[in-house]
Amino acid sequence: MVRVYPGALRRLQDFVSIEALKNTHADHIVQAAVSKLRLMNHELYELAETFSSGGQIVKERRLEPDENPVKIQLLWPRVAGHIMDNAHRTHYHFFLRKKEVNRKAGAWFECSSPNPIDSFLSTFLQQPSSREYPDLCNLPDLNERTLLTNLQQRFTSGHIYTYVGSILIAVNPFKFFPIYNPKYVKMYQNRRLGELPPHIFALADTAYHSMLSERTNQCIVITGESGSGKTESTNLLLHHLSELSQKGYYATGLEQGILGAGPVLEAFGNAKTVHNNNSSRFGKFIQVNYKENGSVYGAIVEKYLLEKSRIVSQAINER
Ligand SMILES: Nc1ncnc2c1ncn2[C@@H]1O[C@H](COP(=O)(O)OP(=O)(O)OP(=O)(O)O)[C@@H](O)[C@H]1O
Repeated sequence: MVRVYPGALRRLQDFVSIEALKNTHADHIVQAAVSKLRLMNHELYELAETFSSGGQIVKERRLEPDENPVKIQLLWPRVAGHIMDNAHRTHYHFFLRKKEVNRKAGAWFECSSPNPIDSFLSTFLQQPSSREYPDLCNLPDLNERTLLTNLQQRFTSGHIYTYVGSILIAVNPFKFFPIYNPKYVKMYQNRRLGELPPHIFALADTAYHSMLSERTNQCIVITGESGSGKTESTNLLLHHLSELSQKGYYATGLEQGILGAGPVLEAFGNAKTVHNNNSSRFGKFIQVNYKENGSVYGAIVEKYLLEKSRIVSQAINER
């Protein structure tokens, strides 16, 4: 079996497996892969042998049409992958690439280091559903151990979000991931839940479009222990909702007003605790009101259960 990775040609497909013999030519494998990936005209494509380290392709070589990928594959050194961490793991792969006239086949060339945001996007989009389960409902054996192992494996690969049907689990990374920029806002617009890898924007998008199509109120409940990321998640949801509503004809600065209210409330109602440097010491219910055309016309924030007792006494190391 020869695994052919489509990379940027088919973002949501990890690889296709092609049955081949030792003397099968590269162009035959290209033909089979192109047909499995439902791409047009196999003559536009060729195979590239790539060498990657720590998840980045560092060099690659275009194969001549009459080379034998199976023989090449047998020469690749075997790596004891399980004892190395991701950052040091090296791999050889076959990628399907568009032919480039000025690219000489047969020679290795160094790949220029990609923009970190774009390279993160490609790792983000490659979440193979057969290994890591982006939706826990698809786990073949669902119990507490498999569920936690899957969440941990996804987290180690940098995937902090996981679905359980229409519920989203977010594991707080306590570090910034470049997955909230306008590229992601755009990518998640008008997509079915589950069509793309799990993301908080997908929830906001589903709620917004369900509101418009079903003409009923939508509700998102965010829950978790202190420091788990509820406030950040709320802000991300509001951010996406405000981006969506700005497509309305009568968009105003209201969206900015709603987003801007957060820090003011936090200034009064947040405090440092041992669990979280910026812990919300109150609960809140945010209601965003829309016009029929999908633009925002106002919002109401209701606060409840403010922890007033900390005004007169706080635990050690708290404020
Ligand atoms: N998606 C995220 N990406 C990166 N960092 C995050 C993310 N979510 C949360 N964090 C980090 O975790 C910290 C705690 O998150 P947050 O204040 O949202 O928790 P919380 O659940 O609202 O806590 P509390 O219940 O105490 O108010 C944030 O200050 C931020 O540093």
